[in-house]
Amino acid sequence: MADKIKDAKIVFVVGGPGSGKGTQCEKIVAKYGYTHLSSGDLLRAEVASGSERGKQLQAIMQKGELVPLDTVLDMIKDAMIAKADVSKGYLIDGYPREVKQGEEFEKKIGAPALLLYVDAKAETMVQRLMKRGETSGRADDNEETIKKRLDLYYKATEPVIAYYEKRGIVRKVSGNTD
Ligand SMILES: Nc1ncnc2c1ncn2[C@H]1C[C@H](O)[C@@H](COP(=O)(O)OP(=O)(O)O)O1
Ligand SMILES: [Mg+2]
Repeated sequence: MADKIKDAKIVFVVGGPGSGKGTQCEKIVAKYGYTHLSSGDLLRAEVASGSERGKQLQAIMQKGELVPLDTVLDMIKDAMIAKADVSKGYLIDGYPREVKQGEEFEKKIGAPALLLYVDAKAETMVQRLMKRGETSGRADDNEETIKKRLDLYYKATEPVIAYYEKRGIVRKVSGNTD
């Protein structure tokens, strides 16, 4: 099964919460027809299914913490395999959140061709998430959780960018659409 995605073109999309990863991915999908897989969306779909696992995930996400690595990696892998026959390449949005996630992905699936770093100021990200929280219904779009997500981003995810920068595959894009 996993053979189907062995030689897939993979692009990691990394940026802070509210940086605009999803928006940048939509543009790339429109232009290049890649398959967009958002780790957060996959996790929220599991929550919405009402499963026992979904309940555990919801509790973690509500606190602004990272869900277990194996859970999110398995979900991404399954979603990739499901699209293997029609996919020209994959945009993996919201993964890796920490260097270890990148290492495990490469062991189990393959190496990324590129890491797209969606850059935005902390102030902009917080403003956007607070605004989104008015209508998103997301349990993690509130002031307290946003602060935790941002702290975790700087602590755990920024090192991911440095890690792939050493390999020369990082491309920085602005998360500001205007
Ligand atoms: N790769 C990953 N590893 C662990 N937890 C993850 C994850 N991707 C998402 N999550 C969990 C923790 C996040 O705070 C939450 C929401 O993720 P998200 O939708 O990608 O948020 P955002 O796009 O606002 O950064 O889901
Ligand atoms: Mg997102």
